[in-house]
Amino acid sequence: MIPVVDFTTYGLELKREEVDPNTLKLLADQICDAFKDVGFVYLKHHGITKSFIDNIFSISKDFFEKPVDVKQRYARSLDVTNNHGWVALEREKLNPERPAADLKEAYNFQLVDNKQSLPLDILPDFHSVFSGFYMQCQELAYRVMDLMCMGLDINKDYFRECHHLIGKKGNPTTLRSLYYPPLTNGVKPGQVRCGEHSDYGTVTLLFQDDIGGLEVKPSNRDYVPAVPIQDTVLVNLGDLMQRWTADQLGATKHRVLIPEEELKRNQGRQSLAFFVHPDDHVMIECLDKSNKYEPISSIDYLNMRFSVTY
Ligand SMILES: O=C(O)CCC(=O)C(=O)O
Ligand SMILES: [Fe+2]
Repeated sequence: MIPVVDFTTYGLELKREEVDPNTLKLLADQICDAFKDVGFVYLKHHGITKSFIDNIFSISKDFFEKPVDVKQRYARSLDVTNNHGWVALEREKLNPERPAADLKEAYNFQLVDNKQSLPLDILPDFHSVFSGFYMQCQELAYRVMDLMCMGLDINKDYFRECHHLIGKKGNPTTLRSLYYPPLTNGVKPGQVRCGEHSDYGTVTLLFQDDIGGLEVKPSNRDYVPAVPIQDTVLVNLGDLMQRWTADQLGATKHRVLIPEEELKRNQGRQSLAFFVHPDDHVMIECLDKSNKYEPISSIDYLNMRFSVTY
């Protein structure tokens, strides 16, 4: 259902300047076709180092297993425009129509301005592990966007230019480590691990462990599982990209349900999402000049979405 695409020809092991753009058209079309059809694609041979992925899952788990009063010291502030730090269990409801909040915790990491929320006194490697992984995700995201430009037939550097501040002040791109604790304390009626939603930004890179539970809803079809496939990254589009492409590409709804099997309910689940956003002041106007949606700045759009979630 969700296609698996081999990213070898543009994987991170290859230096960009060594890649002949003429070899990338097939890959660009495969990725854009997946975004038009299901809005999600698995990439294999993406080149993000396995030890980086293992390390960030491991240090995240160390953090999430600390007592609540310890994690509270690194909490995301109540100011909705500040997206750093720990988000407590049942703090978010990604589908506002559900009767209970999501059974998940998260740690949001941006490369800048995050000094106050870093747990360096308890986990000294936290910053180096998160920032190393962030930078690899950033490079992979740029490459996915290069291919999207090719597939959409727009200037090849257009998306890079609109995102050139990733990792710096002026761009809200966030790495989010997610933790779904074992469900030993019971589940409220209608409660899920992560409510139905589509992501807000341009693209998201998603790494999941082997527990499963993620489901995606292609248009006109019911939810289908997005099963964990070892050593792949799932890439999906966000609402802002749908708006930018005047619905030519789609942002697909997804959710994480409570596992039915007792064994899996008693296990925690982890995932990592790299949410890519354009630079704050980029004006999002329909690329096809249709004006189907009113122009809006990237940051105004994001703040509007955050104010509904929190
Ligand atoms: O944990 C997952 O697999 C999905 C999380 C997600 O969709 C999100 O945080 O936006
Ligand atoms: Fe999501």
